Amino acid sequence: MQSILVFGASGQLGQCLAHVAKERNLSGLVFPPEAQANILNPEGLRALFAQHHPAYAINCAAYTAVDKAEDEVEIARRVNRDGAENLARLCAEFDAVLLQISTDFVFAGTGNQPLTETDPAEPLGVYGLTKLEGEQAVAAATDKYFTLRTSWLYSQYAGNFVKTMLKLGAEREELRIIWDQVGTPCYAIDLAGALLTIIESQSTAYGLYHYSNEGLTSWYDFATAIFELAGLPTRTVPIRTAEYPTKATRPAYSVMDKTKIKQTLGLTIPHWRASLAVCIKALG
Ligand SMILES: NC(=O)C1=CN([C@@H]2O[C@H](COP(=O)(O)OP(=O)(O)OC[C@H]3O[C@@H](n4cnc5c(N)ncnc54)[C@H](OP(=O)(O)O)[C@@H]3O)[C@@H](O)[C@H]2O)C=CC1
Ligand SMILES: Cc1cn([C@H]2C[C@H](O)[C@@H](COP(=O)(O)OP(=O)(O)O[C@H]3O[C@@H](C)C(=O)[C@@H](O)[C@H]3O)O2)c(=O)[nH]c1=O
Repeated sequence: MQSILVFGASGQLGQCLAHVAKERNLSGLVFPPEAQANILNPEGLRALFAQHHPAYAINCAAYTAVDKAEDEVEIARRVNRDGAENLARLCAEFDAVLLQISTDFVFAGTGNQPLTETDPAEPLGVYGLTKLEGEQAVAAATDKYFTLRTSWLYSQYAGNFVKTMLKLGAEREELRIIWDQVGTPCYAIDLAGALLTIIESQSTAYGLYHYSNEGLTSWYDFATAIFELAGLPTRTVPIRTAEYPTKATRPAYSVMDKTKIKQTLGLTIPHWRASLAVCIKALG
């Protein structure tokens, strides 16, 4: 198998890729340490590409602190836009395919119908804006890319909403959780599996795709399901967004339509609740 360079290997999705690659007994994935794989260092990246001549590069590296990004616009933009562009340029130069990851937060979320890849992206905050700029920079720099927008990513690895809920739930009797933000969780293990399936298929149907688990929910219902599945007695209280002020505004409705990825790439996608049960079990 030709090599696959993974960037952002220490993050949530990077670790999930290592997990799924091991499960599937896939060789060829290279997880360079961040010191050698800083996506803001084009010369270091060039050395990596020259050494490995990868067939694919997967960009899991990102600036993901949604609220902090409002105060750190420059660093968020450098990582989410310039870093993605650096990788896309090298992929074009070395004839590698880039798998780029983006987010539902590119949408304003003012509608109430599942969002397709052709719906207008109008980010509400710096994180979403810089991720959208990253999508655009990738599309401008190379033809051979798959950009997968995902949402509400969680897993047994790194930090995420599920792990935050389990921690807070063990400490408190009751949690107040927003119920007027609706979206779809995505188990990062499922996303990692989808990325590797795309690579294994050697598909050339390049472009922009939506990928999350099936179904939809609110953060409140998601948290309630987490406690049910984990067997925790924590009570959840539904609150409105206005009652939980945050620095960044989040989309109220960011459910994404996955028809394109299912039809074009033949992926089957589990329902969010089934995948959540798998994750809770893995967390023990
Ligand atoms: N988490 C979520 O809920 C969602 C995430 N996404 C997208 O999915 C992708 C994966 O997210 P996730 O794994 O959860 O994110 P994480 O924050 O867990 O991981 C991001 C990784 O990128 C690394 N990184 C940051 N800057 C650089 C750099 N300059 N060079 C190399 N690596 C760098 C981080 O390292 P360090 O920690 O050392 O800074 C970290 O290991 C991202 O594109 C994200 O935007 C989309 C929707 C939802
Ligand atoms: C901890 C907590 C959060 N919330 C709300 C705040 C927010 O609207 C929602 C989720 O909170 P978090 O801060 O964990 O998640 P957030 O950082 O907003 O998650 C986003 O991350 C980026 C990277 C993405 O790309 C998005 O798809 C999405 O997953 O839950 C509560 O209502 N009560 C609580 O006790």
